[in-house]
Amino acid sequence: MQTFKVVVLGASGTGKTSLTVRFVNGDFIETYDPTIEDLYRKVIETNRGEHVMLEIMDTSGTERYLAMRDLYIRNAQAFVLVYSITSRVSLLELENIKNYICQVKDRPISQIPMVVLGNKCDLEDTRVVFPEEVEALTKKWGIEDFLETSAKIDMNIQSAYDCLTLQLISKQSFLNGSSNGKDKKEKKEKKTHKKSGSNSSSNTSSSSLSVSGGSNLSISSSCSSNSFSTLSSSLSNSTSSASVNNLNQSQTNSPIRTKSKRSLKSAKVDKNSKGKCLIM
Ligand SMILES: Nc1nc2c(ncn2[C@@H]2O[C@H](COP(=O)(O)OP(=O)(O)OP(=O)(O)O)[C@@H](O)[C@H]2O)c(=O)[nH]1
Repeated sequence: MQTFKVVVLGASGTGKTSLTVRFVNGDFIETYDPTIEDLYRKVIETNRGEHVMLEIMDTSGTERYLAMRDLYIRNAQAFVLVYSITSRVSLLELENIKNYICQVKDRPISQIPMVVLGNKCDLEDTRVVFPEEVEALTKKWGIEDFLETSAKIDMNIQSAYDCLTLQLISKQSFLNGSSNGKDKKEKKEKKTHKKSGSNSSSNTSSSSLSVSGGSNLSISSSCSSNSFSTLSSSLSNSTSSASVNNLNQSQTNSPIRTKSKRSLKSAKVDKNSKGKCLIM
């Protein structure tokens, strides 16, 4: 079965976790528990009867864990960008995120599967962002799909992932191929290493994450063909110490929480609740 890696990004409190949990488990989380990182899995079925696995990385919206973002983006094939219709700032933040993704991927946005979600659309009374303006904005940015969603009332979440899966399939040649000379050069180098029997780490499928203490959290990675699962286990092994190392500088007494209790959830293929996506 084909697996696609998806990352959910956006400002803190916009509902990234709630949307992901609703999509994967069908539940709604009322309480707010800031995320560090969490990995979910869900199998969905296309209308051709093919099953694809989505590995969804739910990320932190807080600045403290920005260093991890680079790693997630590098390894992902598709992106869910979330803002809240009750926060203009959260919409503005998406422009930076979108630019950053293009920079890290070194590809034009047209080659990157991406959806923009305006979450909390059940909160009409406190709405400050209107769909017309976001539609114009996302068009200007070159993003095909924009939907308003609600994790609370389960609105448009399945549709959002259907759109993303369609993009993933239609842009697959970009995901597998390379659009720049740098990738080609790296592949060539890897081939040369293989031929000469080199045991270099770039040949392995492992991800290594090294975290150093000090005033800055520094993360270096080698993830040539790793999966989020490897990444997640690296992170769950090192996140606590990473976070504690980082926190030790300023917030020694603050407890650090991860939501790893929900990590690596696999949704069973439920014949009745599978996502359908239309492939032309
Ligand atoms: N009314 C309403 N509340 C929502 C919705 N989605 C999420 N919330 C609430 O918003 C709060 C934050 O939700 P989270 O899903 O934790 O937000 P997040 O983006 O993952 O936050 P970080 O982990 O800090 O990045 C929680 O109290 C949720 O119950 C929604 O669609 N409607």
